[in-house]
Amino acid sequence: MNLELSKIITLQSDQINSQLNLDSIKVAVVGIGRIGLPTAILFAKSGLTTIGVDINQNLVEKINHSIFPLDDEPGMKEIFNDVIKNKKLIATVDIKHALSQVNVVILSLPTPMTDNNIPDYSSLESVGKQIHDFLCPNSLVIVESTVEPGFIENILIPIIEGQDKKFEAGKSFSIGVCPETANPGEILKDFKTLPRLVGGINNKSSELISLIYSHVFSVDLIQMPNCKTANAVKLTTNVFRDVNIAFVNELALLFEKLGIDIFTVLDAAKRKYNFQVHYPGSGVGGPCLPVNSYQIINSALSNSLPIPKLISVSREINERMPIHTLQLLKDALDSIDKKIIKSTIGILGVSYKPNVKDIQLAPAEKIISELKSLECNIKIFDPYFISTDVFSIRTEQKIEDMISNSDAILILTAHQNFFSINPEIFNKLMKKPIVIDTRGIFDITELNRLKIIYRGIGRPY
Ligand SMILES: NC(=O)c1ccc[n+]([C@@H]2O[C@H](COP(=O)([O-])OP(=O)(O)OC[C@H]3O[C@@H](n4cnc5c(N)ncnc54)[C@H](O)[C@@H]3O)[C@@H](O)[C@H]2O)c1
Ligand SMILES: CC(=O)N[C@@H]1[C@@H](OP(=O)(O)OP(=O)(O)OC[C@H]2O[C@@H](n3ccc(=O)[nH]c3=O)[C@H](O)[C@@H]2O)O[C@H](CO)[C@@H](O)[C@@H]1O
Repeated sequence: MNLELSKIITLQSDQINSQLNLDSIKVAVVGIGRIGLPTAILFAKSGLTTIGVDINQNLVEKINHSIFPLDDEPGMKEIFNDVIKNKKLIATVDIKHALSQVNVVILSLPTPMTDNNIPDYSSLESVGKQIHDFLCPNSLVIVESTVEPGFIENILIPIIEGQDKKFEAGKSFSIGVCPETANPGEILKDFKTLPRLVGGINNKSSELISLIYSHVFSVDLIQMPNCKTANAVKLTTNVFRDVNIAFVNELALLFEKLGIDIFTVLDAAKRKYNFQVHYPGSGVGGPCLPVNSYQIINSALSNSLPIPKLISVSREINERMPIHTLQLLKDALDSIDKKIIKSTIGILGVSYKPNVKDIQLAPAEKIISELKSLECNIKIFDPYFISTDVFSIRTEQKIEDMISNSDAILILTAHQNFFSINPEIFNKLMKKPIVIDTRGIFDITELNRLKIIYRGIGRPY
């Protein structure tokens, strides 16, 4: 690393820009998964030498052998191949070596939660210790991971500074945040369009982050006064979504009993200019929304403040939807005097959301676990998980194999190609077809005409 760059946090804007244009700023992206790898690819594409760091040796080897692991991210593979070929991106498990080579460190580490819904920042904390040990002085750390307000200021900075005060934030290293907002399955599109939040421990770090991200991404940068405010915005947008989904889930439970089709209601409601439509379903999964709500709740708890009621109740409603799905299944089986215990249940879709290959916190997990406890024979078909082990069940190769001789079908994910399924297949391959539709895939009148026993979340029956 050249001498000038060894003081990157002291450089003026014009000096940073000239270094960026000379492609002489080197970057490490620590955590090269769903978010980190695309980020590393785009940094490398901009011309900056980028080192992807991960603890997953298998992932690192795949990347260094030009094997792109995110096959459900349109447009990303071509760019990946280019930056690997021109050696602008390499991957390693050796964080010590990587940190010795760079002046900018981006953290896109996982922030899951425990089984007790407590946010788990252990990856960030352990890498924080490695940054303390191996960071070059006067470098910049940028946290893209989604964390609760105050985590950077109160937890991560003290870890990096160390009890030995090896570093001092704002003096011998700088830190800020640029929370990731891209949506899995369309990350490249979002990288090109979504504005990004920037927050730093001081104006200089915000300015530095903005210069670097402007060089890599051609999107608006929204300057925040500090890290915690930037992280608060990120959580606000996602928790807004979690709460609004709970709202329509609650309406769905009521409308089922009132003989009202919530999808008809929502199609009309969204015609109103300020109604932002959300849809009911078998639950709210993924690494973002459920965790983000608990991050907000945890930030109140860790400051001995009252627990946010609406957010807590919304979580309860959303977490009850898998159970409601099973209640609809039991009701449909009862209507033909079939007991659920030891029945054969076909699951159509396990991804936590449409058109992605990802089962993190998927509603399917809870539903399948309950079905296992009822000694059901479970068959799964998901176009993103063909003949693979999901929740310790070997998924089917063809949809027909999942449907054949099942007592009931549970549709849990609204993958795009499910909307073109001809429902006559259920009559063809099942004795007394039952379809539990949690995502409004099918037209009720058509299934009734085909004499298929139908239950839909939020739909009359
Ligand atoms: N996936 C999304 O939809 C999404 C969207 C926006 C923001 N985010 C946020 O981005 C962050 C990363 O999420 P993700 O979906 O990319 O997670 P991921 O699990 O796909 O990737 C995380 C990567 O970090 C690696 N890792 C874990 N511990 C490590 C360590 N100590 N050192 C080095 N590497 C380590 C893992 O091996 C994995 O490859 C999270 O905070 C998440 O909330 C995710
Ligand atoms: C950067 C970031 O954090 N991006 C987020 C990411 O979120 P995500 O990947 O977690 O996906 P979501 O779409 O939020 O779905 C989560 C779960 O909620 C269920 N759901 C959804 C909508 C609905 O009306 N009814 C539902 O039941 C769905 O099935 C799934 O289980 O992308 C979204 C854009 O897709 C963004 O808006 C959102 O900020």
